[in-house]
Amino acid sequence: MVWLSRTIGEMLAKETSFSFIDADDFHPISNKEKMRNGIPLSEEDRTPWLETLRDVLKESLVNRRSVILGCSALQKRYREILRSADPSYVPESYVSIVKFVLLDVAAEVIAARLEKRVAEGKHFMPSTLLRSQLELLQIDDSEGLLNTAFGLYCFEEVHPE
Ligand SMILES: Nc1ncnc2c1ncn2[C@@H]1O[C@H](COP(=O)(O)OP(=O)(O)OP(=O)(O)O)[C@@H](O)[C@H]1O
Ligand SMILES: O=C(O)[C@H](O)[C@@H](O)[C@H](O)[C@H](O)CO
Repeated sequence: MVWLSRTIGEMLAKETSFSFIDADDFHPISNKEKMRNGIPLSEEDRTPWLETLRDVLKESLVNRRSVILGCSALQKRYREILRSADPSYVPESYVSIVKFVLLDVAAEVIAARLEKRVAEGKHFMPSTLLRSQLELLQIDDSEGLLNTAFGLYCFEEVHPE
């Protein structure tokens, strides 16, 4: 399991035999409505959503199916919920069959992409919410996340003009 955007996740899914799951498809309507109205999600909004995703991952594991999940698991404790899909996971050991890949993209690039999609009516979330989400993004060396600049350098390949 890796932590990626839809674009990259779907590309990877094509190259592997894994299925791709987009975490946004698992938000309840209430969460999407909140975000659409520019209101950041609270812990109470996110926890059941993350628990549902954990259960989806657990089911895949039980059925020995590898999946790629595109998910903004911003905080360490959110990622802990996802890691616990692995029944043998010891909390805070960060050793789990659930692996994370951070697509390390500059905030301005993410904002520009989001604004473009909002303008085209292709995204539900106003870009003003992005700041609150990036403020929550918690990254340090302790978890051994695979950090990549992939989000930047494959631009030409993703969008050949
Ligand atoms: N590597 C890339 N190079 C160029 N454009 C990209 C790349 N990755 C994503 N994009 C573009 O950025 C936008 C957002 O990408 P994508 O939908 O994959 O992100 P996401 O993280 O799933 O977004 P969200 O969770 O906000 O819906 C899209 O318009 C996509 O085409
Ligand atoms: O935790 C959250 O605040 C949400 O999951 C968001 O991150 C959105 O779903 C995402 O940014 C839009 O794709």
